[in-house]
Amino acid sequence: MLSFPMEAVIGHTHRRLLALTSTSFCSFHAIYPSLGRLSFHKRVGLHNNSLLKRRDDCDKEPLSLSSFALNSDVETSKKENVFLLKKSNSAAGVSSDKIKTIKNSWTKTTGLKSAVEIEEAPFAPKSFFELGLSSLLVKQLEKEGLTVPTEVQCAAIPVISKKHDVVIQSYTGSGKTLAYLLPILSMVGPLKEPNGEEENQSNQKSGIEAIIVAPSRELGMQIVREVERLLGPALKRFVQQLVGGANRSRQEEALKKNKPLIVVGTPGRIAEISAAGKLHTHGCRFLVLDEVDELLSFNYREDMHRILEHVGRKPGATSNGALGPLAKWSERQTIMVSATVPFSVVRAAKSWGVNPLLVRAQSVVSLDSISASGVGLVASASSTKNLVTQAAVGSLPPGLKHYYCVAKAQHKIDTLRRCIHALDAKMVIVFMNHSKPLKDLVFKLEARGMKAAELHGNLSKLSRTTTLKNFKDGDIRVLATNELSARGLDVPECDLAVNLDLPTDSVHYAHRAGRTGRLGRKGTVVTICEEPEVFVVKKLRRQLGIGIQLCELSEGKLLVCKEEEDEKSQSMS
Ligand SMILES: Nc1ncnc2c1ncn2[C@@H]1O[C@H](COP(=O)(O)OP(=O)(O)OP(=O)(O)O)[C@@H](O)[C@H]1O
Repeated sequence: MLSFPMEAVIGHTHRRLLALTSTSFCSFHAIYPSLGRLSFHKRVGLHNNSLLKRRDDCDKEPLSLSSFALNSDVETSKKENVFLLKKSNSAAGVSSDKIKTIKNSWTKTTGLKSAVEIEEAPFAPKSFFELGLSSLLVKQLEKEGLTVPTEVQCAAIPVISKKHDVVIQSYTGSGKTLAYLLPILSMVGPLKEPNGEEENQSNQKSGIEAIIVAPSRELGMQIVREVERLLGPALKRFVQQLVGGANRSRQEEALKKNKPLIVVGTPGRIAEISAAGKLHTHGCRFLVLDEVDELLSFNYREDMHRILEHVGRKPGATSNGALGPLAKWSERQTIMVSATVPFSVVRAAKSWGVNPLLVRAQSVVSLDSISASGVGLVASASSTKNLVTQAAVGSLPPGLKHYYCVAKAQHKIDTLRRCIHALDAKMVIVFMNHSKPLKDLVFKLEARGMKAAELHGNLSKLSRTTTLKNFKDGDIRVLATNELSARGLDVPECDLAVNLDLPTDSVHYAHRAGRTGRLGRKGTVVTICEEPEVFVVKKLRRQLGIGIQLCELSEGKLLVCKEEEDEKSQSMS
């Protein structure tokens, strides 16, 4: 929870009111309609062509859109899209000297929709093959239209392949799932590199080799689908889901019958089946904890304890064994993943793994070199508030646009509706803090002709699955949800995330916001708050180090309001 001194609240609110009544002025932010679905094939093809030209001379630098030789087109389009929107400003009663000019990032005239939409493409100047993945897997990736790894994949794959324990931290939607799945699939199961004698031996071994733990059913199932996609229909039996809410005895039967090599599940169900003696994980080589900071929370404590004690631990081994405390984990490689890595994860990783490394898109460092008083990822151990704050820095895609607008509680839903129209958003995820009001939200949106559905933990597994499918298929425009959908959910076409209730802290803001703008796509995040909550938004802005701009909705447009300079610099400092 964020806590602030009371004088600060009053002071800020007061100033904010004054600012609104006297000095705020708006300029039109021309935000073009979303470009709809984006095909990987189209995009990857584009990168490939450029890649061929540039591979030799760009080994050291990460590629950006401009380095893919698209710079001139983008620049032209930007120049052509400078808007001086006197019309809308005069409508808002704004003097012309204060009108802001805003460049739009794509143009209708270039015809390079998908190219320009990916403003901050996180792709690396390497091919999957160069990362040492098995040829069978690389072929399968190509079949799926995946040929260029993202930066974090480029950093993580070789490190995991060399059997290091790792913490992978990179911003939302940057491809962390494949960053750990690919090296595992390259070493485990039918896509691994054929390797003579060793191959024959391991083929005879049929135990589970990798356990992947995720905090929600949805995320668990999403990871299962990703593995199935890579294995292909004929081999997908090698992965098995063990998520809560599904029929347990069917899961146990499938474990017995299919003898999967990779199991993906939620902590409760994995621990339950393991405790019943139906899941044999002692011989497991990989333990992946996806959204590790969430898995560390109190709710999962007992289940996680069981998983950590049993996966990859030989029966009889103890932490006091002859080989010392590290011996008990030496059989298992522990991979921890999240966009947000608070100090608690660093501490846990050190105790669960052997000399773990922190892998980020641009760097790989030993976690041992990060002390509690280190900088960047980890803040002073004496400041708990800072630890949460620091955890979210660098967790958001750089191209994401953030706005907030102020509305009375009773006008929030209408503001939301107008916001969706103004941005012409096609796929919207709206976050509230509780599940109860979601029904009312859906009802009101539907009454105004906007297709919406609720998604939260109190629904049956079937309704959750159906709703998510409908949303992904584009049959629902607005997904009204709570924290359940904030983590890991990948709906690439989602172009707008809205906070209808304020998130509890910067980490929650980051994960909610990260549902849009995935893998370099355009995305907008709008926080709709009440006047007395504005100081919290400003605090989030400061903690995350991002610009969350004040906006208003007028005449079907989203207008960016210029805040008083001293107010803005104060909240950014
Ligand atoms: N190399 C690649 N080429 C093309 N698409 C990719 C590549 N890597 C990942 N993707 C796609 O990018 C999207 C985002 O990936 P992913 O869900 O792994 O992100 P993430 O970093 O785990 O995000 P979050 O922190 O929100 O969980 C997915 O749709 C995934 O299939």
